[in-house]
Amino acid sequence: MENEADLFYRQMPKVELHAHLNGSVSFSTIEKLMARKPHLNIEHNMTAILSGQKRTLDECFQVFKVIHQLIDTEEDILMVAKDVIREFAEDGVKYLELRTTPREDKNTGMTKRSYVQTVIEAIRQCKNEGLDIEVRLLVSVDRRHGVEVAMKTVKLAEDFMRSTDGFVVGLDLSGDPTVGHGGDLLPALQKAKNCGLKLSLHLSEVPSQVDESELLLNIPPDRIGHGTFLHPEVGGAQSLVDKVMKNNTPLGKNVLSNQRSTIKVYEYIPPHKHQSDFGPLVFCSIQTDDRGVFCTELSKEYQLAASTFSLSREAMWSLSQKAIDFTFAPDSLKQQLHQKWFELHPSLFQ
Ligand SMILES: CC(C)=CCNc1ncnc2c1ncn2[C@@H]1O[C@H](COP(=O)(O)O)[C@@H](O)[C@H]1O
Ligand SMILES: [Zn+2]
Repeated sequence: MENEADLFYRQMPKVELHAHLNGSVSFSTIEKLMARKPHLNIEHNMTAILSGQKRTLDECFQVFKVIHQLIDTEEDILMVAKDVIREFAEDGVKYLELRTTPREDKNTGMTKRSYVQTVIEAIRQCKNEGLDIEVRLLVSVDRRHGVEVAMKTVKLAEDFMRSTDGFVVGLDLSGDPTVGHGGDLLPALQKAKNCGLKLSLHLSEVPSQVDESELLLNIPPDRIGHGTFLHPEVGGAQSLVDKVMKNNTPLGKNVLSNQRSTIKVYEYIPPHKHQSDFGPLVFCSIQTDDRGVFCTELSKEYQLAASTFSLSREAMWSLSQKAIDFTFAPDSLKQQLHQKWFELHPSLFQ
C-alpha cells in the first residue's frame, strides 16, 4: 500500500465532486472481486497504476475495461458502491458526488436501469447505516458511444432524477477524450440541461480541442472536469478562458492522476495563479477522479497540492470549504455542510 496523508488532511472535512465509481475501487475490493472471478486471471497491476509508473492515455483507459470485466452483476455493483462510499467517508469526505456509466450485461442479466437502481440502493443502505457522508449521483455518458446512446442515458437519468428523492442530480460527459467529438452529443447534453439535470463535462482534458470546448462551453456546463488545456499558454484559447470566467464555472482539478499518465501539464492551478488567469474568484475544487486506479485519496491530493504550491493549511481548509458551493446539492444541504465545517474548524486548528 502507498503512504497515507497526514492526519490533518485525513481529518479535514472534504467535498469530493468528481469520482468515477469504477475508477474508485480500492485494492481490497478488487481482491474480493478477483476471488469471486478467479477464472478471469486478473492481477493487481492490470487494475491500478502505482506510484512511479507512467501509462499512456490509451493504457489508462484499458484499465477501466479490465475493471469492468470484474464488475458485471448487480451484486458486484452493490458491494463496490458501498465499499467506495465507506472508504471516502473514512478519508473524511462529508459530501460525495459519484458518477458512473450505466452498463448492461447480457450474460448476467444486468440492465442499465438495474445498474443505476443498484447504485442508488447502495447510497440508501450507507445512509441507513448512519455513515457520516451525504452522497449524490451523476449518470455518465461515455463519449465513445455516440448520440443515440447518449439520448437514452439522458432519459434514464431524468427518470431517476424524478423518482429518487433527489439522489440523482446530474449528467456527466466522460470517456476517452481522444475518441469521438463532443459536438455530436450536443442535442443530448442540451436535453439534459433543459430537464433540470446539472451538467458536469470533461473538456480540454487533452490538447487541441479548442473547437469542441467552444461548443461545450456554449451550453454552458455547471462544472468542468479537468479543463487542463483551456488556457492559451497550453494550446487553448483566450475565448475559452473568457467563457469560463464569464459564467464563473467551477473547475475540478486532479493533482496525482496527471502525474501517472502522459499528460505533462500540472493540472492543479494554485489560487494565486488561478486569480491572474481565471479572474478574481477561486473557482476550483480538488478531486480524485479515479482513486482506485491512481492509488490516491482525496486527503493525499490536498496534501500534495499544499506541498507543491506552498499553500498553508488554512488555505487548504478554505479550498475545501469553498467546494461546498460548487456541489449540485440543494441550498439547505449546502448550509448544513457549511455548519459542519464551522463546527469542526476548532478541533483542527487549536
Ligand atoms: C488519464 C486518465 C485515465 C484520467 C482520468 N480521466 C478521465 N477522463 C475521462 N473519462 C474518465 C476518466 N476517468 C474515468 N473516466 C470514465 O469513467 C469510466 C469508469 O467509471 P464508470 O464505469 O463510469 O463507473 C471510464 O470507463 C471512463 O468512461
Ligand atoms: Zn473524470
